[in-house]
Order: sequence, then C-alpha cells, then structure tokens
Amino acid sequence: MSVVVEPLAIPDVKRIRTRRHGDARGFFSETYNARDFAAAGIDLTFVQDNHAYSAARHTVRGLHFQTPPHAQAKLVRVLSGAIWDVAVDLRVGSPSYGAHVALELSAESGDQILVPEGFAHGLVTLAPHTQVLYKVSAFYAPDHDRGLLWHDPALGIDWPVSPEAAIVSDKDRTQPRLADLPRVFA
Ligand SMILES: Cc1cn([C@H]2C[C@H](O)[C@@H](COP(=O)(O)OP(=O)(O)O[C@H]3O[C@H](C)C(=O)[C@H](O)[C@H]3O)O2)c(=O)[nH]c1=O
Repeated sequence: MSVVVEPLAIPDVKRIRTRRHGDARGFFSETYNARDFAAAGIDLTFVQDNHAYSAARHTVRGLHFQTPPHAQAKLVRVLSGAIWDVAVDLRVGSPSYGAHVALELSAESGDQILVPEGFAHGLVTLAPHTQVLYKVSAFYAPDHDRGLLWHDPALGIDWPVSPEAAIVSDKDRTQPRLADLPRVFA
C-alpha cells in the first residue's frame, strides 16, 4: 500500500503517509496519486498547488478558509523545515464545531494532512526557511477568503508561540473570533 490514511481526533481530518523509495542517492515518493488516494478513500479533485515560504521560525499563517461555493479541501505537506499544522471544524451541526486537531509536519517525516472543506486551516513554522506545498480543491477566490483569529482563547489551541512572539500578517492580527464568526458551512 503506497498510501496510509490515519483519521485524526476529528476523523474527517487525516494524516497521510506515502511510501518513500530510498536508495544511496536519497529517496523518491509519489506524494499524490489520484488512483491510490481514491483507493484509500480520498476521492478529491485538486485544481491548484500553493507554495508558501516562510523565512523565520514562529511565522503564523491562518486560520483561513474560503466560503461556499469556493470552499477548499487542502492536502498539505512540508518541503523544507517543519510546521505545527492546525485545522478547526467550522461545519454547522458538527459535534466537533469549534474543536481542532493539530499535528507536526516536517520535510523529514514527509507526513501530510488532509483538511476537508468546512475547516479553517493554519500553521506555525517550527524552523527557519520552511516551505509548505499544498493542493487545494477549489481555485483561490479572494472575495470568499475568510479568517478566524488564530489565538482566540475560545479555540483552546496550544500554539507553540505566543501572539507577542509570532510573525503574523496584518490581516491575521485582526481576524474575527469564533463567537463573532458567521456560520457559513451549513
Ligand atoms: C491563498 C492565496 C493567496 N494569494 C495571494 C494573496 C496575497 O497577495 C498573497 C498572500 O496571501 P495570504 O496572506 O492569504 O497568504 P497566507 O497567509 O499564506 O494564506 C494561506 O494561509 C493558510 C495556511 C491557508 O490554509 C490558506 O490556504 C491561505 O490563506 O498571495 C494568491 O494569489 N492565491 C492564493 O490561493
């Protein structure tokens, strides 16, 4: 089996491991294969690849999502460095609404996370010069791009960096808290 899919604490969010073929040069891995992913129960069509480079450790990106009909599922992996990756359930009616899952992804491990539609997604880098590559299932739609305040205490996310020490975009400093967020994912 070239793809191993592990449901996380919110089962619709998955850790994904793909096989690495190692040899004296290094390794080769099919990091995404539509046929094998579908056989593993992940039948998504990705239409865009995103590449985010963060120069410094403790750079925060998120928590972001796109509203319907431009909601995105994301398949996230790390090309260099490491991140602590977070997904927050915003699906109206979900028993885990407002809850999150988090896990470390690194170039070394090669692990990936699949974040379904209906979740806000964010990350903090754990090393300098961290590069994240992620596939999304809907095109960028800036008019439908929304966010959630990454350190909202109501989310209970135990980030490895304080708001004072984090490197954050101006946009992400002023995102709404969960209590003030319209419920968009019915
Ligand atoms: C998301 C996106 C952005 N952009 C442009 C818009 C801005 O001029 C520039 C930076 O955008 P932003 O500050 O939203 O980038 P991040 O803070 O890394 O946002 C990402 O952060 C978290 C981790 C996510 O999961 C989202 O996919 C994404 O929102 O790239 C594009 O041209 N296309 C795109 O798909």
